[in-house]
Amino acid sequence: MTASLPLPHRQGPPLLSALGLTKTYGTTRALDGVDLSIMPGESVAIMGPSGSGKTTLMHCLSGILVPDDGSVQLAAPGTSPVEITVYGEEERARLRREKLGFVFQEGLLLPELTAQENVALPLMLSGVGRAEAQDRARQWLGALGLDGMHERRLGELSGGQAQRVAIARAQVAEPLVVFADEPTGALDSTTSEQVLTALLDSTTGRGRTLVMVTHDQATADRCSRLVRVQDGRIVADSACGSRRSDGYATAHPAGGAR
Ligand SMILES: Nc1ncnc2c1ncn2[C@@H]1O[C@H](COP(=O)(O)OP(=O)(O)OP(=O)(O)O)[C@@H](O)[C@H]1O
Repeated sequence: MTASLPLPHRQGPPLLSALGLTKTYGTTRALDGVDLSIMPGESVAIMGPSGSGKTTLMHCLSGILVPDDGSVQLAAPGTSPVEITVYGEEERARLRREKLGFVFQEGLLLPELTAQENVALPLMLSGVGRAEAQDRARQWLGALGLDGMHERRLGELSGGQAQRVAIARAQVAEPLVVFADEPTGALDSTTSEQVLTALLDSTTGRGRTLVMVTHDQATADRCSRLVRVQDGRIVADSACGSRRSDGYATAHPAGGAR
């Protein structure tokens, strides 16, 4: 059960701020004037009925989509905010590659690559040398409990293992925010619990920020905050049970946040 707690007093500037987000598809108003601020270290679950605008909201927050109206600002701690909604396609792609991580229901891993190559790929696309990228990928796979599996291809991994590879890939470039869309939706309940723990430990467990779309109340209950969306609007925004994971030591290969 979700406790409907008020959000705690939040100090400092938000990491992500959305103001007046509006997105229309034909006659469908997918987002209808959404304001949302996300603080560093929060884990935010976005819930709502099918078609309520959850994915559209997450895609606007992460620069996958540009809203018709409104703005999204991203401010790394200690830096001035950048307005990602005015960025062109190429700048948004670079921002997503370098500053944001993504975990989707289907991990979107490339089946012809090994687990290690899949995790190393985003680093190599950002210009990190092959040897270093592979090394960092191997460390992340180890941190997510996949030691000894780095040479396996997707078909040689279970659903839960593949999803942990996807989590490693989303984290390897040390993103400011990890966005997850139903990251455990295709898994059985035990595996789902384990993958969610790995996701929380490796993000908020080390002070990073997680924004997750989910249909599952138990998943949302493990986040620090629950945002409910309906008809393209935020209809509730409250603190959850706030079980912040403490997997810091096990979830980061270097044992510390950047
Ligand atoms: N590319 C698109 N073209 C047309 N309509 C779209 C498009 N994407 C989303 N929509 C519509 O916008 C509304 C919000 O969609 P969105 O995918 O954000 O909802 P959701 O809450 O994530 O739904 P679900 O839980 O079913 O995934 C829906 O009515 C949907 O049909």
